[in-house]
Amino acid sequence: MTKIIIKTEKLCKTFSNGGNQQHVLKNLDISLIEGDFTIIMGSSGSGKSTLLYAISGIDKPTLGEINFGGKNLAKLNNDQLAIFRRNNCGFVFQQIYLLDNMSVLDNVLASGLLVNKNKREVVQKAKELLIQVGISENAWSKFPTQLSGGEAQRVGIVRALINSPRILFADEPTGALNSASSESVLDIFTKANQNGQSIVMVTHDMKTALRGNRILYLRDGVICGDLKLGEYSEQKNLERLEKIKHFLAEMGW
Ligand SMILES: Nc1ncnc2c1ncn2[C@@H]1O[C@H](COP(=O)(O)OP(=O)(O)OP(=O)(O)O)[C@@H](O)[C@H]1O
Repeated sequence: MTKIIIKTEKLCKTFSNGGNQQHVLKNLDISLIEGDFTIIMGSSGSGKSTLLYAISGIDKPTLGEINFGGKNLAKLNNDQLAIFRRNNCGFVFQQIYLLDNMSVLDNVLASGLLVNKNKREVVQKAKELLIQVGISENAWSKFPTQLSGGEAQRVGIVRALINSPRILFADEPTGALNSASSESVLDIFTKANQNGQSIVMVTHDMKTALRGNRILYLRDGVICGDLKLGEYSEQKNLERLEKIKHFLAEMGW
């Protein structure tokens, strides 16, 4: 049975830019399904990141409701939103904000210990996750500046997953990586999703979009396309790519 994890009603976001009102999100009614790997696409400036920030509680909507597990995020104050994000959400961005003065392991532990005070459990989980993403023990005491971009992003994903978030939000997570590193990072997202992790990812890239099972297309702050792809499978890549190309062509991408 499908379960809705996030539902927006008439979600609007307006920015005031130099006295001009810019209506970036316009009355969006979206239902996101638990366990889905939802991709958000659309041309530059269409409002993808703004939507991601609103539904993840990073930013507040101007109008409308965002229902997350029975809570209307639009009604929470900044402190309540911070607690909500810490307990429910994981974030991976294009820029990898690891703390430079902390080792790889400590970067992950710092996030984990905010939620779980049992250090032994957090250390064990951090090590398991690091191994799962291919960061071996000899790298755990390294500092972020000693990592490649791909390694740093994999540590960033571990940090995002350490508190077992109900949903993982990613904004162009492979945007700064070469294609080999991108694929290995995307494999981690795929595996997490196959293990039941709900993911919402913004991307410009068709190969990244292949990993999702649903693509929402945003144009001028309105959802104008919703493609269901079924579960990711490497064997069906060509077929999926054709579907996505056709969909994007219809959207005028
Ligand atoms: N904090 C802000 N203050 C004012 N305007 C903003 C702010 N954030 C975003 N905007 C404006 O909202 C519009 C949508 O921005 P957004 O970053 O959501 O688009 P996007 O679809 O993610 O674009 P891109 O693909 O280029 O990253 C842009 O015109 C942007 O300038």
